[in-house]
Amino acid sequence: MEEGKSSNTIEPQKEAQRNPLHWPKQAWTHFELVRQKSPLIQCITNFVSMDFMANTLLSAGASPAMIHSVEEIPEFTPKALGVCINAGTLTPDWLPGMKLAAQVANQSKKPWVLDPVAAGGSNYRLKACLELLALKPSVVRGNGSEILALFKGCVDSNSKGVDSVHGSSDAVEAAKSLAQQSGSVIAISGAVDYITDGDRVVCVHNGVPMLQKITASGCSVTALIAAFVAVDPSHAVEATASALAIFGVASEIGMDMARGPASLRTLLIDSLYGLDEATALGRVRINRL
Ligand SMILES: Nc1ncnc2c1ncn2[C@@H]1O[C@H](COP(=O)(O)OP(=O)(O)O)[C@@H](O)[C@H]1O
Ligand SMILES: Cc1ncsc1CCOP(=O)(O)O
Ligand SMILES: [Mg+2]
Repeated sequence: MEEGKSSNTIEPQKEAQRNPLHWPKQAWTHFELVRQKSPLIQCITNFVSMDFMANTLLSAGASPAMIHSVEEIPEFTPKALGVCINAGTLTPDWLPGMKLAAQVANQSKKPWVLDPVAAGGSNYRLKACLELLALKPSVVRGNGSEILALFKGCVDSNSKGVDSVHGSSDAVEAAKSLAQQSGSVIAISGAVDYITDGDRVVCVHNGVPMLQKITASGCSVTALIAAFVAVDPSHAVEATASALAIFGVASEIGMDMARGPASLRTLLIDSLYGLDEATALGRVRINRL
């Protein structure tokens, strides 16, 4: 956080009690920082999400680069301000690059964020996600089923792949334990998003149900989290909540004009690009559990 803006993240509990605009202002400050700094975000992500993810980052003011070859990572990853690693279309030839990028990000003291897509869907995928988790991402963002699979360390016989069969609230206790065990901030997305470092739990109430009908909306918000954490790495809980709230607000504004998932996808990108301070302050809904 830049000098002069730190009051928005110092002693957040006391500040939030004093000032109901604490969380909305903090979310706006994070968003402004992304727009000002335009952080380079390296994304190693699935084929489904590449376009929407890159456009989400661009419309927020960040600079995406979908670069995944293992040969480039030692040279390229240190240039990025944040890294997003997504297991969506995982194959054995991609996993070494993901691990190397995580290690290089750690060595470069840059935050990296893990999206354990469909972690409970197969044993291969679960093992890979747990190996990535062991490399200490700053943040893990998954839906309820993904966070529960990581916590339990076993595949889910009821798994529906990338879609959750659990509500986000079902995974809160698992997320707290997982955060304590792993040292990563854990974010569970859903009707309410929960973000925890194992001690505090922060809730984000923005978003619209139709986001579940747009493929890669979860992947894209994970990349946005990487951008927000990249500009305020020492406040990963707050930056993660800010990213989820701003993405949710953009979806709410888009939903007012959308005719279905396809138009919402476009309108969400436009709304993120055009979001102004007064609208954000009026719409962001974040609180402590
Ligand atoms: N029922 C809902 N109401 C409002 N927002 C939602 C709802 N379900 C998901 N979202 C939002 O959609 C985005 C993607 O979350 P989610 O669908 O849980 O991820 P994934 O696509 O990885 O399963 C998040 O920003 C989340 O807040
Ligand atoms: C459909 C699909 N299949 C493999 S990755 C992917 C995209 C998943 O995106 P999200 O988790 O954001 O819905
Ligand atoms: Mg997902």
